[in-house]
Amino acid sequence: MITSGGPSLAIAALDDAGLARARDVSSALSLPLLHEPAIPRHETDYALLLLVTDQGLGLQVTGRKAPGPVRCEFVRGKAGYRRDHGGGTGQLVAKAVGLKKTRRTLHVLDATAGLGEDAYVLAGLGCRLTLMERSPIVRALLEDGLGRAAEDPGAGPVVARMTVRPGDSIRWLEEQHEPVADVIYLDPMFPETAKAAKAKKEMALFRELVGNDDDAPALLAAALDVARYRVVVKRPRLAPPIDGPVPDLQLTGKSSRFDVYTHQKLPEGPAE
Ligand SMILES: C[S@@+](CC[C@H](N)C(=O)[O-])C[C@H]1O[C@@H](n2cnc3c(N)ncnc32)[C@H](O)[C@@H]1O
Repeated sequence: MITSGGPSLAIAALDDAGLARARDVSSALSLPLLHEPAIPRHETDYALLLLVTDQGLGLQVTGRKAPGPVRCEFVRGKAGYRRDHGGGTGQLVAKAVGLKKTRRTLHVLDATAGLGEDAYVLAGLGCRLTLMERSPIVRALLEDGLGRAAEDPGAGPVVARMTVRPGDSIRWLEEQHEPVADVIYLDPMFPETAKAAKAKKEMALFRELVGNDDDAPALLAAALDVARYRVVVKRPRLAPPIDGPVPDLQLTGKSSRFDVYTHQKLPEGPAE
């Protein structure tokens, strides 16, 4: 099975306990199910397996030397640590969205949600998030991570502020005629460089699955039409801005940069 020109992908359960869920995922995503539990990763012709394990869904590259599966994880590891010790509204992404300037609860539309890492940071700082992700596979991983996090006392209240809306955000934004969110946040795939190709395994997998997001200029144009206060675009530190208007502000960090397109000043006080 080839996913729209991308890598071949199948669903597999690692043990009998996961088979029922694997069947559901397989029919929801119309992907083949490998029935045998504990498929050896190197004994399949599929490039990727979506594994159902007792720790949730994981996207696994096949092959003898492949690293472990990529999961959407909001409870343990980096996401949980950053939620508790991440630097609050002093973080660059928070400044870019405007959290330092307002005491309002901002509604942010993350129109390129991926595995929801950036959205989770913003939800952890009190924003209400709508997440759009067009890849059904990535969205399945995201929804699985959100589901597991909802059960956790630390992550639960944060993910309660995050709602997934399926579909392509360009098409959806182009159909809107009123502001859809206070801030629209975009993080399309970075242009590929040799260094990036060796970078995070999540990104390498993502690129195989979702492509290069070459339609980012159309996404920016659509977002600019229906953001109430601003559009924020995450870019590699030295990359040019996305084709389109010149950003009003650029906030540059160690590896990435936030290009901010401002429509109007954020209100300072709380909502009346
Ligand atoms: C670089 S990843 C985003 C990572 C994310 N910011 C995070 O923190 O996990 C880009 C994602 O945006 C999605 N995407 C790109 N264009 C999109 C569109 N027009 N509508 C919905 N999703 C889109 C891709 O499928 C991909 O999963």
